[in-house]
Amino acid sequence: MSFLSRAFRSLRIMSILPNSSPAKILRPSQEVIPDSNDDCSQSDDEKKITSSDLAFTFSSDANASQSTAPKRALKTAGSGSSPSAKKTCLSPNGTSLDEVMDYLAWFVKECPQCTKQIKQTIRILQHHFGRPKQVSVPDSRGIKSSIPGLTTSFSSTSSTLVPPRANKRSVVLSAASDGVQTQIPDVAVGEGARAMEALLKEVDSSTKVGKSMPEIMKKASTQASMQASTQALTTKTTTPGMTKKASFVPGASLLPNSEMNSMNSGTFATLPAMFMRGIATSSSQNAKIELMTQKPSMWTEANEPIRKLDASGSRKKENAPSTKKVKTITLSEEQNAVIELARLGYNIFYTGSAGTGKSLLLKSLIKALRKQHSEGSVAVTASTGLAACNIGGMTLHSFAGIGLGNGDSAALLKKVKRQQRNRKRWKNLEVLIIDEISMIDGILFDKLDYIARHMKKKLEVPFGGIQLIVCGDFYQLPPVVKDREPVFAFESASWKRAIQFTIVLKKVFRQQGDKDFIRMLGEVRDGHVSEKTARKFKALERPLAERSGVIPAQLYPTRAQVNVANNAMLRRIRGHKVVFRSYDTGTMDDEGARDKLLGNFLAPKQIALKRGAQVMMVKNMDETLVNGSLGKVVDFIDPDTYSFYKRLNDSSQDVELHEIEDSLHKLEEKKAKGSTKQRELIANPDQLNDQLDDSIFSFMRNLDDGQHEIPESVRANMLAKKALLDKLFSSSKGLRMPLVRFVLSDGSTRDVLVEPETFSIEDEFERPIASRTQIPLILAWSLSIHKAQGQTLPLVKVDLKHVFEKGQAYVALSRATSRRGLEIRHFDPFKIHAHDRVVQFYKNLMDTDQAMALHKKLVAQERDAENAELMPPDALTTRMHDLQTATARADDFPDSVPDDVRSSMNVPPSIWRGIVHKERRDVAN
Ligand SMILES: Nc1ncnc2c1ncn2[C@@H]1O[C@H](COP(=O)(O)OP(=O)(O)OP(=O)(O)O)[C@@H](O)[C@H]1O
Repeated sequence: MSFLSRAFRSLRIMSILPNSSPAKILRPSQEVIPDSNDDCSQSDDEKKITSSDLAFTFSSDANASQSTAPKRALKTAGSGSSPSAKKTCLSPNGTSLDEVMDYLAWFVKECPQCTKQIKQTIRILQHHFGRPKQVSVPDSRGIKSSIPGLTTSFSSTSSTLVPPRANKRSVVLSAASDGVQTQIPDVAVGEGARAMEALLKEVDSSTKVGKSMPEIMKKASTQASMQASTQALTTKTTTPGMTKKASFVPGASLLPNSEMNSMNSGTFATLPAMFMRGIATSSSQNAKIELMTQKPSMWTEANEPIRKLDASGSRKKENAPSTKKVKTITLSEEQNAVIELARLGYNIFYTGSAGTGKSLLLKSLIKALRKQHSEGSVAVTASTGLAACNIGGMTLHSFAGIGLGNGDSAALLKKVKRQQRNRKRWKNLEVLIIDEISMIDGILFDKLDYIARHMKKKLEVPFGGIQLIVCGDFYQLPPVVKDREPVFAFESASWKRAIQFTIVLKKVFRQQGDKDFIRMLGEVRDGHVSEKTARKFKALERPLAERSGVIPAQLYPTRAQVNVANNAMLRRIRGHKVVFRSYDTGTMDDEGARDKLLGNFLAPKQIALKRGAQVMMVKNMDETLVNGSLGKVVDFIDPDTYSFYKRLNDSSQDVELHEIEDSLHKLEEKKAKGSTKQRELIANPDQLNDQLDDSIFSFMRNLDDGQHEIPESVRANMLAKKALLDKLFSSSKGLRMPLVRFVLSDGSTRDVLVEPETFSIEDEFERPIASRTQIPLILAWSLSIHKAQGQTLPLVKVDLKHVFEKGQAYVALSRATSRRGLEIRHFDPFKIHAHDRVVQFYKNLMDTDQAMALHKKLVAQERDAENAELMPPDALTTRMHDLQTATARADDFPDSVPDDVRSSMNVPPSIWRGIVHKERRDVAN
């Protein structure tokens, strides 16, 4: 018997029995086309499946109770045949192949973005378990597609594949080799599909190379960090003689090096159950995995995880739309390389096409550098207020204390020196971060260099030795200048002296599912659109269908056009207008200046909404609800009503009448103590709707639709609940927030009560100089291209007719995540241009691999330089000359300069310091 067959004999996949009666679960209808080879007549006790290189036994758990494993009826779409007429293959404990297939179908429907991985998983299973079977699966749009499935029933003595059938799910992994068992009682499906793909490949190949199970599991866990959850988890880790319980924070990731038996609070894995199976079935020698999984309850209409009340009975957390759980993303290798170089102290400019994760990387970089440097020494700035708000920083102008930046360098220096605050700022400054550099004028960049050198009293060193981290994309919006051609920052003299590494991020994340679209956008970026690409863009000149009543956000070149369009749309909707005013504060004394700063926030000072208004989320909330998510206001309700709303719309959650009554009493008691912040936000509570809109409750929709037969007692119960909810709703007047139905990237919807969030601009000491608390929404029938810069928009309409600026068309088009969600008007390839100087500049840039290689060379050179004293005088002079020349432009190098130095263009700060020190000493001598 091969080691693989022994390994698989030791695999056990057990069923976990439902601990509650099966809830009403929303399932896709599906068609299962029986394969003529589907061999149900084979023995259910044990079945050997062989392929050319594999021979193993896969068996079911004979101990599992048959009675508690209900056989679900499968709906055979189109055929009209009754479920019972359907041919099923049963394992001894009642698990049928069809149920497994049903599970897959459900998975495909509920997690369309995982389809590829599911198919791959199936292929792996198929490879191990037998012949193909075609299964027709309707996807989320109801379109049927065929996927190759499993052929055999899962039978024999020691394993059972368990389809999802209860409202609980649980995964237990145990690696027998070290006796560790980890139970993850709740598994969420999220993104992370790419990671899974890689993982599955690895798992597949590791069956051949015989990697140990703990190794695979560790890898799986690490990769699973790509996943983000919407739900808090509790995990039980059992080692022999010890049981450890750990609360897992959603969105946190399993530490790459964590041992399975030392999982800590904060570690987290969200592996879709099917992937777990892939892993389990492919595990190897000496490993025993028990995998138990059942269908989660979260895929209900509301698509919201249900949270229990905390000990104090507070529902704050429960009501919050998973707010603080920002999506956890694992940085790519190239993104990490930039952080590494930045931590080494280099002056860096990193760039990349739209959607390569520059902004996301910058946020991590800021954290890393703040950890490394003393308080107040890392300044986070951006060219525009909007960009500054996105990274929690301030504009470069206000940080530098240069006002509008007019006047010559000497005059600006005087202006800066006049204020003590500015003097202190510059004195403390060690790292200056500048985002959206494309909009900084090159002339201003030189002025800042002059100021920095003088403020730091290091006249010879670029920017006075302050480390520069600069990012942006010069193909996007250029500097705004009057009466002259813009000078890009990279064209300034100080840029050439200061920037040591220019790194290009290559991997595009925003449109990562559509390589051809990325290529097309690349042509727009370069300003050369081929005929073929133009045709493909033209094909997008078609009306985009509404998704769940949400129309694509229209991008306009000017703000005025946007306001007119949005207000006109709002006026068209009938109903009460609810105005939300922001709560503004901050350490900045001058209110006028503070207001001006706050004016840069996407969240407005005042926003008027109505039921039916189209809105956009302007903050990242969690894995599915992100800055850029579009939705529609369905009602204005208070958090207490919302908690019941969620539960009532989740068919698996039963709400007792007395629970609503209890809440009502509690609310009456604390009504008077309502949050000031929230009350202040609502300008005209009197105008709020008095009654809840019945249509927002799915159970109310069924009540009188004539299609559902509802027993009188159930009807009475529903009406009683509705009456109580109305009462609860009206007694909580004044605390109502917009309930928004967001359309997610996979086309499904998610209802969320949007509560106020705080946005702030911090100084270099991370103190909020200005902050705004406001609901994180803006009207979103229309947006300006300017506001859209930096956004990721799943549903967008771009009119290129009035585009006037180079790069503007690129910014607008590259906001879309897919062609499916992009509508174009007036596409004209001849109107798409890029600046020639930008094109030229980008021809000479390095990717991260080249940058790391260069770093190593420079370190070696630095070592040489340190040993310079030992060099003969001639060699020293040549070396010095090389290094100094290396700071000039590459094409200015004399032939004597070695190629590697020439290609580097610049040298690290330590070498700079060495040169300056040497020069001074030479002069002194
Ligand atoms: N390492 C990563 N893994 C997965 N997704 C990522 C990663 N990095 C970025 N993303 C996602 O890609 C999208 C684009 O990222 P981001 O906005 O940071 O790109 P950008 O380069 O700043 O784009 P732009 O130049 O258009 O402003 C976002 O949805 C972000 O969450």
